[in-house]
Amino acid sequence: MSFAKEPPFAHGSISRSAVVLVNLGTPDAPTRGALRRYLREFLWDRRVVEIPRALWWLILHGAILPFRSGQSAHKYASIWTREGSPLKVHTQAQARLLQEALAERGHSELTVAMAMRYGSPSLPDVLAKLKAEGCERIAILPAYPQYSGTTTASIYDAVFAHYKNIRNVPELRLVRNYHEHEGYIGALAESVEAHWEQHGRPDKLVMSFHGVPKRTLLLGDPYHCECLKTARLLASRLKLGADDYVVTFQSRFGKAEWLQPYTAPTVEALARQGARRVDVICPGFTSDCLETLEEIAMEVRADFEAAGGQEFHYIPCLNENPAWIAALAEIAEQHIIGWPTMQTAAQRELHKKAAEAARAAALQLGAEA
Ligand SMILES: C=CC1=C(C)c2cc3[nH]c(cc4nc(cc5[nH]c(cc1n2)c(C)c5CCC(=O)O)C(CCC(=O)O)=C4C)c(C)c3C=C
Ligand SMILES: [Fe+2]
Ligand SMILES: [Fe+2]
Repeated sequence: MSFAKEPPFAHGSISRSAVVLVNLGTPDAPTRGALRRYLREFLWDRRVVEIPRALWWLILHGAILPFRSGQSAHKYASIWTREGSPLKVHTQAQARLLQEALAERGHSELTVAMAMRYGSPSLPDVLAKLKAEGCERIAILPAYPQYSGTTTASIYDAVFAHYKNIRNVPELRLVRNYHEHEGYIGALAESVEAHWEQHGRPDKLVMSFHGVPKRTLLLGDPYHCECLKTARLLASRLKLGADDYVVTFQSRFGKAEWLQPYTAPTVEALARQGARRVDVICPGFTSDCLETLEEIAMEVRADFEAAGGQEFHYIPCLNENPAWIAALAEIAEQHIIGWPTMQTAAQRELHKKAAEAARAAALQLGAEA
């Protein structure tokens, strides 16, 4: 095995720092072919499906991909926007706003990029581009507030796999979780309060998190615990009593038992028990996506109404919410401590002089014209 070709080493070259916001990934188009490619990469990850490889290959290629690709493409088509998949559109906007927020905090010499664990822009492509731009310090910021081996650690795997073939590896920092970060909890609480100010309060607030197989909890994955902690902190910020809210898990995949209680049956039971209105928020998703816009805001809404419920409110994800962008900037800042991301006074003076000279030259040109 040989290592990837390095740019020639040059003394005195400027080294930059970067933050990479990494989300799960999404298909390139709401079509069967694009879904097949996306699901094949996603579901072949041994962090995501822990079944012996040979057996899983047969199930994946024989039963899952041929059927699920078409079904999922149809679901994606129902949420697709002119700009593309909501997950990607929001993650791109968050990265741009995060760059601006960090620059406002003085980190003008910091690059913020966005990458996807599955699909595009791929993590290896983004890391290679940052290297070409001279980034020697990289902080990986997963878009998941709660750590799970199935998601966060899978991003770490992809980062390590990429650098395995690189000779000159940058300094790396990995964000693990921020499920109890004050800024994150505060942004969630603000968005619920804003919704309630406009629409009044529900009989029950449902906090729905993406599920994982129950087995992963029993084998030591802290995800379940971190979801419950987020829910407790959010409930406490909203001053909710134990009867005012319920924590549920959605998006079950396959036949095994996943974390319980499941979202859809819980919401149906609430309607049957006489709840007139439920509000659902998905605090584990930082961007709206298929699992929130289709599964919750369409499917679960229909289940609630079919069971006799009157009013179903879906409270959107944090997306580009300014309080959330400020929280992201704080989280990033806590992980780039000590890195030279700000201009020194001498550099600032140099830039100021260059800008003044450019302005004077433009004025001179204008006067001569
Ligand atoms: C928020 C954290 C997530 C965890 C934990 C997670 C675990 C997990 N997911 C699957 C299977 C699927 N998930 C799918 C979509 C999807 N999952 C997350 C997030 C988490 N998944 C998001 C944000 C999305 C939406 C992506 C988008 O493009 O909008 C899908 C694909 C959609 C479909 O075909 O239904 C699958 C499949 C497993 C097996 C798992 C843990 C073991
Ligand atoms: Fe998922
Ligand atoms: Fe789903």
